[in-house]
Amino acid sequence: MTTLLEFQNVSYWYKHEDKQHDILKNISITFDKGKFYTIVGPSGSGKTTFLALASALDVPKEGSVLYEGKDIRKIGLSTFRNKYVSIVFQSYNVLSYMTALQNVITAMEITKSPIKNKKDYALNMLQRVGISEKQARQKVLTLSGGQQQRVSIARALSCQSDLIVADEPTGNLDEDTAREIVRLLQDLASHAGKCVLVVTHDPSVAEVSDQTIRLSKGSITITENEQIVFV
Ligand SMILES: Nc1ncnc2c1ncn2[C@@H]1O[C@H](COP(=O)(O)OP(=O)(O)OP(=O)(O)O)[C@@H](O)[C@H]1O
Repeated sequence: MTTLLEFQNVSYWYKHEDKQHDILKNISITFDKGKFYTIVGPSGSGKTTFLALASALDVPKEGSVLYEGKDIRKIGLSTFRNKYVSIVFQSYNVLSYMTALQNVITAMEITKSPIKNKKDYALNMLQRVGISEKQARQKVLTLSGGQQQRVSIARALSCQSDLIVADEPTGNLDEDTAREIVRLLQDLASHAGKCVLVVTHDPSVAEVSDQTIRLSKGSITITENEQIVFV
């Protein structure tokens, strides 16, 4: 396995009324290509903060996040976000003035996808996450929150980046679509060789990942999971 992303002695805290609240304390961990990771923990334990650091939406207060051995601050945070990582955060980065289809195609173009017929590929991906062709041709703004979430998932699934991070990607989806999304995420890791990091509250999603990282009081515990295929 090749290490794609590495947290090296990462600490993060917030200051409130001059008091420091530690969220992550001196965390070191590596993430490999071809693996599906879930991040779990109680509310407020720092899961979203963890993903924000992994996707260069924020930087550690101490320590470093390395991508292919290089500090992401050196790569440049916006370059990193545009080229190297696909982010599925609720309502993050869906371009509301474009149609769902244009959103997916644009992401494929930005990440230099070699796929020739981008339109058909994008439509197929949108269909797999439950967006019909008619909805795909609507402006994203006219879709519901859950549908916008699906568009951002289809976008992440279609682009070329090796790293995919998602915050509760199945949170507000119906059971069947949620299942399909988890299957796609599993597939992206095991077949397409991507490194997939997902925050979830759902134990059935954590169960089918390769490794679960549990956050608690600033520290992490890592569990290797049995290989279960989500059906
Ligand atoms: N900008 C901020 N300023 C101050 N405190 C913050 C800020 N953002 C988050 N926090 C605090 O940091 C802690 C960790 O937040 P985070 O959102 O990472 O947790 P989480 O595990 O994702 O929680 P949840 O499961 O509820 O989404 C929480 O106590 C939160 O209140």
